Amino acid sequence: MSASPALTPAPQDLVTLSRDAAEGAKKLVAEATRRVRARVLSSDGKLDAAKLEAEQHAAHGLAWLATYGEAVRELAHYAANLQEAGRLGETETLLVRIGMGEYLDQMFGGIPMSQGEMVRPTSSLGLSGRELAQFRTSAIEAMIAEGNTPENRAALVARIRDGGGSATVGDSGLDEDMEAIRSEMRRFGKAEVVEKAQEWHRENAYIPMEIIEKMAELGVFGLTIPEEYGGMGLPKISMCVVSEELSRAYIGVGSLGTRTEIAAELILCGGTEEQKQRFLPKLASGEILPTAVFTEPNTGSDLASLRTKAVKDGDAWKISGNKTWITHPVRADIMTVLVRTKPEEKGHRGLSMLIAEKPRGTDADPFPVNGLSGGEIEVLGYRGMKEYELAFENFEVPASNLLGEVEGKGFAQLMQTFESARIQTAARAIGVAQSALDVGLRYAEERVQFGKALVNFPRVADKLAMMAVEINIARQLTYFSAREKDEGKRCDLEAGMAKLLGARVAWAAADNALQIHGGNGFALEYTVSRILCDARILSIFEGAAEIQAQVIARRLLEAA
Ligand SMILES: Cc1cc2nc3c(=O)[nH]c(=O)nc-3n(C[C@H](O)[C@H](O)[C@H](O)COP(=O)(O)OP(=O)(O)OC[C@H]3O[C@@H](n4cnc5c(N)ncnc54)[C@H](O)[C@@H]3O)c2cc1C
Repeated sequence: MSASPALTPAPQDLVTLSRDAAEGAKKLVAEATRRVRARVLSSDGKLDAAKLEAEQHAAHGLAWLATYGEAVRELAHYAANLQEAGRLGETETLLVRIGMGEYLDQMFGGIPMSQGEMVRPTSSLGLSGRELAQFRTSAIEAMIAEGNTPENRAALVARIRDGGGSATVGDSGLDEDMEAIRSEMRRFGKAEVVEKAQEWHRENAYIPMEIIEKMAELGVFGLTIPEEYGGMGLPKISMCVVSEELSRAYIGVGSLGTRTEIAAELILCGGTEEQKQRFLPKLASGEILPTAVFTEPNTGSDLASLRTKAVKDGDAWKISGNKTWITHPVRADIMTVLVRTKPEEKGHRGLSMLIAEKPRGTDADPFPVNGLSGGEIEVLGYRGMKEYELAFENFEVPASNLLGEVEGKGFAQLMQTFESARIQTAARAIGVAQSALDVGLRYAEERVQFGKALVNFPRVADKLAMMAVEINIARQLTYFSAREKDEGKRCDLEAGMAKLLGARVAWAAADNALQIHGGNGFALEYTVSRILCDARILSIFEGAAEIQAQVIARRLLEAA
């Protein structure tokens, strides 16, 4: 047991104080939204695209500020819900106090959008110091003054060390059923994945098929697919827990389900009944593995302008063109391919989604089928499934495999899947961040310098404390969007925020865990070097951070 350091005296009523502080933060976000709106509206009161682009720093800064606003609101909910359930213990209290204190302080002082870009409410968003002071209510002041203190951080780290082995730092806020799923996934990850991941990564090897088969047996691929189509019909929050724990073991394993999630959502939302019956049960059982084929060499973020075409020829579509950055295409059985079927329509209206079937390949013969070839792209991290560039040349897809049997709806169909995919990616980010905390803590306890374990130095312990705090924030935001999704509410904004923040949290956690390892962190044999590489991808795919911020900003500015 580690010694329990003194805490900064607790506020009288954390639940009321955090709720009031979150209310105050909401007002700041509303005012910042008004300020930025004034800079990006045209004379007819509509969003002016050119102005929005010229004002990206302010607009994206607003997206970050609003994400923080949501984060503190969720922390306040977390505290209230746990208190009501009699589960608000010391660890949870510390997570809330430090998290709210730090995030509120950043909202008023400056939020890092990336390492070199800070958004400040004054210079970036146009509030004067005096105006800003009016938003600093006494609740906000108290949370900042008494939240992220050295004493509280030290106390949290002591709690983390005492709770060694518990699945999450503090109560996740979920019910017993979800925690039972977490335990099962954690057991699987520990028994089958953690020890092997470094070897798979360093050898650039595929995740063995036996692992995928075991995941299929556990039901990983059919979690959220409705029972009538062979799935388990569980809520999206179960997908979060599973993705978190599998990614904690290895991001490659946690990402295997992403492709199934995207394909299943595409077919569920946009497919015909016949397509649902034909593909969903096999996706749910893991019998077929899908791959998502959207990006092109000249078309990444600006997907609507893609050029790969499909031409109708009798009873088939013939695909020609180049795709790139396609994950796990060799062992996939179906490809969801976004193509242009209406060449006369240049934007998203000309795009359609095809479900293209293909045989599985091997390293020696990756694409044993006419009209499809490709080459591997060597990558820094996120290995285990392999990325490829693909060339299609009159590759045939039966006409009945046009998603929904409708042309020109491919982009809209894809957008319908964004909410789920972003929630799932946010959960993967939390898992990666958690693995960084796991290895960072272990190393800090084992490594001795100046006669003490590293964890006893405040600058080392602080890093661990902030990892735990931010993981909890990203987790609560992700669970919130999953709940909204389960309730059938629109949650693109919240899902985007969870993904935006989660990716930054994962990168910060990986970087700090590596720093704790000193020189050893730079050695390939140490797990943390891989975690750093794996974490880096999260702010690039599923909507790069800048694109995510743009989407959030647009929604906020349109809605205001
Ligand atoms: C490991 C890996 C796996 C992937 N797996 C798949 C997959 O399975 N299937 C698939 O289809 N794709 C996949 N992708 C592709 C991925 O979705 C794209 O890389 C991503 O969408 C970004 O596109 P891009 O790489 O072309 O970058 P670009 O669009 O060229 O962007 C480059 C940079 O410029 C910024 N930028 C672009 N436009 C703007 C703007 N308007 N304002 C401000 N900043 C902007 C971006 O945010 C980014 O930082 C994968 C990528 C990687 C690296």
